[in-house]
Amino acid sequence: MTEFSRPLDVDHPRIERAIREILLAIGEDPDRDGLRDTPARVARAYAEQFAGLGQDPAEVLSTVFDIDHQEMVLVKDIEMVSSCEHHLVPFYGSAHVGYIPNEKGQVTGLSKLARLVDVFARRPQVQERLTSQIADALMAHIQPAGVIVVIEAEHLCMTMRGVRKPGAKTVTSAVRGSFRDHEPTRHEAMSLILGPR
Ligand SMILES: Nc1nc2c(ncn2[C@@H]2O[C@H](COP(=O)(O)OP(=O)(O)OP(=O)(O)O)[C@@H](O)[C@H]2O)c(=O)[nH]1
Ligand SMILES: [Zn+2]
Repeated sequence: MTEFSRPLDVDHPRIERAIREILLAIGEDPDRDGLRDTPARVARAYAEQFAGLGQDPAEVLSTVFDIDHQEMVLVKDIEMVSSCEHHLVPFYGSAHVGYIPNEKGQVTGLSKLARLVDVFARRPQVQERLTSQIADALMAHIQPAGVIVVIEAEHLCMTMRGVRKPGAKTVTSAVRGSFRDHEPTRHEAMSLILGPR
């Protein structure tokens, strides 16, 4: 198990008590066969789902190499699952993360961009903050000339309850540095990310 797949050190008994209370509150019998182990399962699930709370983006981005490449690097279609902090149900979709290395040509490992998405996705989140946290962490830790992050996601809180609109996609973007200041650069990235639609 690598450092970044390690579950969060949560208070298991406390989550178990709370889940048992929720089951009682909805009129269920927490002692029936199918539910008896549910509080413990949920505690383990939360330890995974919120593992990002115990992870440091600086560590993910500590791999930096110098390959003298100063053009755009883009990893698109990174599958991501996060948890809506309002309803504690998932929102899920794709993240696209691009950057232009600084004048020293410093890049990070491609997988680190996907790991960075997970560090912030595996926390109670809203999509806008998730998007900007990824962008800001890249700016802070690899000092690139610019960063673009686009996330497209479906929110189960809009599908299984509430407004009940399955299929509605929320698209958020965060641009920093040259992607913010130079429209053609941003446009090039957006067309690579979204493709012809
Ligand atoms: N901006 C933003 N809103 C979100 C996100 N995830 C969920 N929401 C919204 O958070 C809002 C919470 O609204 P409230 O009126 O406080 O809660 P609610 O009564 O459960 O709202 P409904 O979902 O409309 O039933 C809802 O409109 C959700 O769609 C997100 O990532 N970003
Ligand atoms: Zn929600």
